[in-house]
Amino acid sequence: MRIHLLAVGTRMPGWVNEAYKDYAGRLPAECSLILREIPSPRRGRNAPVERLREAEGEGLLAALPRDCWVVALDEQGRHLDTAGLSRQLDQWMQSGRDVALLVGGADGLSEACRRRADFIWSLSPLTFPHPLVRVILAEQLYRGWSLLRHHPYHRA
Ligand SMILES: C[S@@+](CC[C@H](N)C(=O)[O-])C[C@H]1O[C@@H](n2cnc3c(N)ncnc32)[C@H](O)[C@@H]1O
Repeated sequence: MRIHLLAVGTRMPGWVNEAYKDYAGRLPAECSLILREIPSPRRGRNAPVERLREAEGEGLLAALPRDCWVVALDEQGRHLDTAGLSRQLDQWMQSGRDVALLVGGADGLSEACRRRADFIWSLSPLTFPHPLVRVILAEQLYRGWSLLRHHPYHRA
């Protein structure tokens, strides 16, 4: 199974790229994580936030691979603990379909992305900056996979 991480925002700080690469690189082929950065259209002087969010959402939806589970990352979504994430990873792997994770930009995800999602996943009730979200996701997916495969990284 491949997990396609579709994230709004390009040109991240070096520390974000480094941390993301470290965790994503630990995931094995059976659960590989592939990042695709979606550029945000430049905000016009008076462009409303809703229009920007919609345009970013269109970019995310256009990048969706065919026939995959769609998961929108949103603090208002459902929480998973590590055991729950591990079970969810197992289900995705057994389904034989890829997964796409949608991460919004500074102004959040569009309504269209939320509607398209099979699952809305909240990492916490706190709001994280979007560059950090890709790092948290890579670490948490690695942790969930570690628990599933009894790898010593996760200590219960
Ligand atoms: C800075 S946040 C956007 C905040 C914006 N006010 C909103 O209403 O979504 C940028 C993106 O990071 C992701 N994100 C931030 N915190 C999150 C959390 N606690 N759980 C899941 N995703 C989160 C979401 O995809 C969000 O669209």
